[in-house]
Amino acid sequence: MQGLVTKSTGSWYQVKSGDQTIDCRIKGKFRTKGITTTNPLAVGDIVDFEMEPEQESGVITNLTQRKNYIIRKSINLSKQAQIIAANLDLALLVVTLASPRTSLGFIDRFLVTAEAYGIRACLIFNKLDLFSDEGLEILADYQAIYENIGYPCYSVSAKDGTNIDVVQNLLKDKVTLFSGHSGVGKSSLINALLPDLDLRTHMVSDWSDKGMHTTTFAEMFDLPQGGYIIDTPGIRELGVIDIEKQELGHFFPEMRELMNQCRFNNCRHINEPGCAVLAAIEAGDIALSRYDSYLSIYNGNDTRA
Ligand SMILES: Nc1nc2c(ncn2[C@@H]2O[C@H](COP(=O)(O)OP(=O)(O)OP(=O)(O)O)[C@@H](O)[C@H]2O)c(=O)[nH]1
Ligand SMILES: [Zn+2]
Repeated sequence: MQGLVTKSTGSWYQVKSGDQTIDCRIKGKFRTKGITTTNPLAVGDIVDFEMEPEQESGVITNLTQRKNYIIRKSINLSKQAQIIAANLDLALLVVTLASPRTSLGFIDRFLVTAEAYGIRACLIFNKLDLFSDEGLEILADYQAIYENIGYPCYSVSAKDGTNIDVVQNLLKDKVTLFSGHSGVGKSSLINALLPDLDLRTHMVSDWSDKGMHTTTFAEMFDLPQGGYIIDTPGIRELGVIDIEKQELGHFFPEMRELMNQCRFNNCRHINEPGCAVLAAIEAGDIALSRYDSYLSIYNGNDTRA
């Protein structure tokens, strides 16, 4: 039988198959190519399992290939990574222009990370009810920057329900990861999407708690219209992964499509003659804020704040 891992406690996995949810353990070893992981399976994994004779529980015998996965590096154990979730269809960043303000640098870093993981990303601007006319103009400018390079943007209010139905449609039948700064209204938004669930009641232990090697147990929540949401406090800022400087431009879609027109094939797009990216900035075809983020990440500055 095949099923979807919807919850992991380290040694037991909740597997959903059809209408059934079965507690399973693992038989054998599952390795992930290229990294050493502290956990063999994560939420979102599709697995084969067998029922144990005369038991209500099952045994997982095989992991099917992941289309993508996100990891978190251990702070204490170098080179070891924890797989947080697999097979994501969408990474959704909840942002606000005020109280608190999400910086463009933070948004860009999130988008770069999603690109590097191979996950589609989109932006949800929350707290629409708070916007003044001036705020709405800034919002339109921001959304134009991101819509133009292929990231869908939505504006909503978790408080008064504006456009919640649009988000519901967006998430239908997808596995979606929710991220965002503390205070942007992620929990409020998720609660608006999942009326029966109070997220705050979910206990999640954090990796770095008390400096101990504890585990974050990500969990998927069923959406009433089909699909799943993944939210754990530990992954609210979608783990930063190592990206080679030479590779960075590939994760900016507006740069990626120009790079093969640069004179030098190892162009860094910083001060090289004949650089197609610099020409596009000059022509106003690439947003300056995006290029600033490129330079900032390239130079190793932390734009997470
Ligand atoms: N005006 C307004 N306030 C909102 C909206 N959404 C959330 N808030 C408020 O913003 C604050 C933070 O909301 P939360 O849902 O707790 O934010 P969060 O992103 O889950 O934050 P953490 O739990 O710290 O990660 C609360 O006081 C909410 O009532 C909105 O659409 N409009
Ligand atoms: Zn260039």
